[in-house]
Amino acid sequence: MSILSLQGISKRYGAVQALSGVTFDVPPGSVFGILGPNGSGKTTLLGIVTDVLKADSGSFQLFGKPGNAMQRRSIGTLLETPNFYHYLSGWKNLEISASIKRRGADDIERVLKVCGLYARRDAAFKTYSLGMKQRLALAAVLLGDPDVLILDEPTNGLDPSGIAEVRGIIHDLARSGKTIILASHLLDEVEKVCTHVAILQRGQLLLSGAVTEVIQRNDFVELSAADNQALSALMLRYPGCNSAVISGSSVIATFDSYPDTAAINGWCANNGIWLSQLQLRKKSLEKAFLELTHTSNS
Ligand SMILES: Nc1ncnc2c1ncn2[C@@H]1O[C@H](COP(=O)(O)OP(=O)(O)OP(=O)(O)O)[C@@H](O)[C@H]1O
Repeated sequence: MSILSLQGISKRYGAVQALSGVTFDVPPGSVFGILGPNGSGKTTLLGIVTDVLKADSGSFQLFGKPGNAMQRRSIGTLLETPNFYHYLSGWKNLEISASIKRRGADDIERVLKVCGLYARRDAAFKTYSLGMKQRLALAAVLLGDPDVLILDEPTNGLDPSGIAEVRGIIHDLARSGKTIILASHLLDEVEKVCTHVAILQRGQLLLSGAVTEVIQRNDFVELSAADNQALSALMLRYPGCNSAVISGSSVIATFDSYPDTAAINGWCANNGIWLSQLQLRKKSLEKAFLELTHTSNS
């Protein structure tokens, strides 16, 4: 059963079509990245799922059932930085958060430890660094130990060490079995932390699936032999090979599906070409994303 299942979600703000028929499923235990450039509809989508906004059409289910208030209470959401009291300590602020949320009053020590803030629990919020403030926001989300977390741009505005700290917490939460849905426009970030991804552009879903599949679909093979012309011609006859271009001293070959290097090696040898180089090259999610969005623009 999917944790979250979206079917044909559309939303328009006046002349702006923010979401157009978005459909995808979030598997349990995944870290699911909703990725897209600014204005692609990520926040709108999270707003709909958390009942802050209403979709014009389409539907979604949480835990296999139409979303209701009870289910939403079992989800930790961080859509925007909460208004913490500057003169109060981290601990006191969490006491207030727990009473507003009506959950997690006895969970404050744990969430402060998870977010690496326990040592500074009694210091005033205004003395916290930006990274600590964001981790306190995350701590508030974790009150009551929800199984599902929805986070909008959780590393926004942080410096590299702040980003790494938040990423570390997300990794630990994922390892403990939480399902995490997070929106980000940072491709590198999503690649490092997410198991699954949905890519949005101007409200359209371009693609969704496991990050490894999204990247693997774009893997390519770099190979060379004494006669690269002959190698390129041979590779074009290899089943599933859709391009084989000479680049410098190598041939770059791309494929319909994940390339099997052992099979490629065997194919070349059986056809009288002995390879001096054969390497599977991984494209980054960033490269895959840029190609995908470029193709859909053209
Ligand atoms: N309340 C609103 N009124 C009018 N237009 C809106 C409103 N909220 C969002 N939009 C527009 O809808 C589109 C999607 O916005 P949304 O904030 O969901 O995108 P996003 O991917 O989260 O962007 P960002 O990364 O900048 O936060 C944008 O064109 C935005 O300008």
